[in-house]
Amino acid sequence: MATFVPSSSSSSTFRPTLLRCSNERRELFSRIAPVYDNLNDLLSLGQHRVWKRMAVSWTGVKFGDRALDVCCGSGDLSFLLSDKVGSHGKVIGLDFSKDQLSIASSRQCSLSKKRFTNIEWVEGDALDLPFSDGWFDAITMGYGLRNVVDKRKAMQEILRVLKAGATVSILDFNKSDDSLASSVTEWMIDNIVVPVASVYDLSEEYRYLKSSIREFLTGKELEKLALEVGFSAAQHYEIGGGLMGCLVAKR
Ligand SMILES: C/C(=C\Cc1cc(O)c2ccccc2c1O)CCC[C@H](C)CCC[C@H](C)CCCC(C)C
Ligand SMILES: C[S@@+](CC[C@H](N)C(=O)[O-])C[C@H]1O[C@@H](n2cnc3c(N)ncnc32)[C@H](O)[C@@H]1O
Repeated sequence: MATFVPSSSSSSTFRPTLLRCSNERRELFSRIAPVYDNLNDLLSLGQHRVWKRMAVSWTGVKFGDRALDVCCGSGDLSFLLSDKVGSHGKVIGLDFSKDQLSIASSRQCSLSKKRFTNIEWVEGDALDLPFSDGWFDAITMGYGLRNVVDKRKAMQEILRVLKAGATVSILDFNKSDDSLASSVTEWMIDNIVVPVASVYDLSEEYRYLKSSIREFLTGKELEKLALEVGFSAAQHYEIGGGLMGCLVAKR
């Protein structure tokens, strides 16, 4: 299925292009980086913060743990993990967009001098995680799995770097089996999300949300994928009135 985004960083020279490769996706996330946080707050009426808290709590992360936030973007989940692991723990926020990481890093400085010093930002690929096997006690991934070009490989990498018995929590839009629920999500994207994004000249970037959800996996398919790659247990929870979902999988 074709997914269209601008091929150049200048929206005035927009040319529809297939969004197949990682580079194009990285460029998209770099372009939206300056407005990403504000639009998430506005479009979800602040609810994304509740969903992110739920995702972190489902990992079972605790004081002193080593935690990884894959596809960390501007760092929301990393900051929540940081508070949980405390001064004896460590959080790595990994993303392949320099622009997203630079916003994460400036938020780290501005939010607090003392808190969040346990976070390190790493520029890297979710499909080739630069960490040893069994390194992390907990992993989060917020709105990341839907955006990687190879979802199975991303799950395999997460499994590899998790300790035995540890948990990953993967928050994303819920691709529903129910056609009414899917229509509601698509209606919101067409009639609220894209028009709001167009104010910032980012309509095509946010239109991509719709096709990426269509190409995503349902909750049951996500559970199946997790078990196939080797997780010992997997449960998908629908949250936010069924608009969002969280896959919780244990190594
Ligand atoms: C958290 C949100 C978006 C994250 C996001 C994820 C992506 O993969 C992107 C890709 C490309 C561009 C942008 C993004 C991106 O921003 C915001 C989601 C907002 C919802 C679409 C709308 C929510 C509407 C309701 C007000 C929520 C209330 C639910 C209620 C509890 C039933
Ligand atoms: C929608 S944002 C989510 C950001 C953040 N986790 C949140 O919940 O707000 C998706 C992020 O995934 C990153 N990403 C997508 N594919 C990636 C990959 N293969 N490796 C690393 N980061 C990736 C993008 O750069 C972007 O910052």
